[in-house]
Amino acid sequence: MINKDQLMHHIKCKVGDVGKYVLLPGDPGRVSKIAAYLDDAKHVQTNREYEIWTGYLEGEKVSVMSTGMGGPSAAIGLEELKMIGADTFIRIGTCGGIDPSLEPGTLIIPTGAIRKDGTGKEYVPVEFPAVPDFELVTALKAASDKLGYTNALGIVECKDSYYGQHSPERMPVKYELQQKWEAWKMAGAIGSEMESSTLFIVSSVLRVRCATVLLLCRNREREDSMNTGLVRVTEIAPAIETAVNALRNVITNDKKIK
Ligand SMILES: O=P(O)(O)O[C@H]1O[C@H](CO)[C@@H](O)[C@H]1O
Ligand SMILES: O=c1cc[nH]c(=O)[nH]1
Repeated sequence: MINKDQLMHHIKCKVGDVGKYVLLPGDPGRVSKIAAYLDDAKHVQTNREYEIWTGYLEGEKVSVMSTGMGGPSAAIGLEELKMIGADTFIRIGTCGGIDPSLEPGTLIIPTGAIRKDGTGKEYVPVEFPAVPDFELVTALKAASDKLGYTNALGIVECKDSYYGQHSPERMPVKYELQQKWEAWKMAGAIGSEMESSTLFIVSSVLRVRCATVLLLCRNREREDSMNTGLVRVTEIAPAIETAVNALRNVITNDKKIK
């Protein structure tokens, strides 16, 4: 049991600073943008890659905290948030495409994540699947549909090297990167990003709820197979709105169960 005044080592927050519900973007620059959707949001802390704001949705305390890029910082952030009382997390991120049929701008809601990250392997062996919370996934899908956003559910690759995804040919380990990418494609994976597998594994181990919504910002597979030219979408608001509306419904349902 932690002391109620104890500041967490990395996020520099204590019990009461954050809500039970937390939205988790990767980019610290996205935090205030998301916090603008909360009632009475206030900046709480900034330390390392962790920018933290807290406000309210449906009368419940809700926080927004950036995780930075990659599994190690995401896992540390999630662990420390759990230690001070958070138990429900929605990652709001961006991803690249694997499935050529998906247009940039599509919202991807992972139903599972390929565990290419290193951090999750220091929690539980790779045979254990990285899956999000079913109720949160259902809420995200329903919110995205209701808002009229094009979305796709499926498996995402989560790796540690961004440039291993984008320039595999210049890596000494290219034989593995390229073969695995083709395997994921053949098996029907839809997108590639860097944090969800770690977040899902750490959440399973900590017995907390977690899911993700991602903006598909660019799909090189589509550019290559359909000659579309470069198409990049950067507007993250649909992913934020989807996560916020989903969370509103989760909070409302949680209140009914209490
Ligand atoms: O947009 P965010 O949440 O940072 O997510 C994606 O973007 C970063 C790489 O550009 C990685 O963190 C990846 O997972
Ligand atoms: O292609 C992409 C886009 C965002 N994030 C990634 O990890 N890959």
